[in-house]
Amino acid sequence: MSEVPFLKYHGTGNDFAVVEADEAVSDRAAFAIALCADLDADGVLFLDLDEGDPPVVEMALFQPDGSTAAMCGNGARVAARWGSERTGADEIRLETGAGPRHTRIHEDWSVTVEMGSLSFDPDDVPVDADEPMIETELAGYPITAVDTGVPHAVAFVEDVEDVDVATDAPPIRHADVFPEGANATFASQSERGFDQRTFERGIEGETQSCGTGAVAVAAVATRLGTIVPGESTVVSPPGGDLTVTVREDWTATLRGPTAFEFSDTAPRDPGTQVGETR
Ligand SMILES: N[C@@H](CCC[C@H](N)C(=O)O)C(=O)O
Repeated sequence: MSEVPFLKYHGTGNDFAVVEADEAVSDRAAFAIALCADLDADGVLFLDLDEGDPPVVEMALFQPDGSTAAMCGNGARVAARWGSERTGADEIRLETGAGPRHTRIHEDWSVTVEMGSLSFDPDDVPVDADEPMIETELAGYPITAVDTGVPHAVAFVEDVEDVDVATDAPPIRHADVFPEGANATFASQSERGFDQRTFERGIEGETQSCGTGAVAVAAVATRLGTIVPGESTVVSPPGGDLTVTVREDWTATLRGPTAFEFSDTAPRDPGTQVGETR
């Protein structure tokens, strides 16, 4: 049976397998479902490198349920690092489903991603409403909906450690008001910024880290006047610390670490059993 080489990375505990886009994987969704289950990973990044100046990496994220996501903050850092490892460049342009994203790779392999324009507009998130959803009561939480490349429903609470995410997040993630669903992100103020926990669409569970979620936390904190535009804030999901800056024009940057773990191979056609005669 034919095998596909992959590299395993994580960004603050958000786990990704990286596969070269020109690998002949006929059913990427089925491949991602099988490999994520095998590795207990949060997604497979299919990456395509164009060695221009700056180099361009086209990123496609397939999630453990086979769905795709337009953007992924932690995946973007991993993709930028992968491009840098191949080219030596310290700036990589990413092509994502949410648009182009400029990235800068630092000497310690942390990566800064320009996250594009954040929006509370109901058409952008999207939210089935006429007005932006700002601290609207939903499933017992004051929800603010924001698009950070993917939709996030953000609730500020007294202490995120007290939230029963597995129970409380699904009614928010699947609420009718979100026609495309939403990632459910909970946050509370900490000494250095914010603590964050996110239940992710496509994974259908809580992850160690969510980069677009960290940006969503800072965006909502800015909108609610808790922090000032232009000032960097530390957002801490369980997997580590991320630094987010939301500017006055509602563009934002996300900086955080990346880590390479190992390389391996996976069955090209996971539907094919070992020893099966074709
Ligand atoms: N973990 C990601 C977000 C991935 C996309 C999300 N699950 C969705 O379907 O919207 C991140 O780091 O941003």
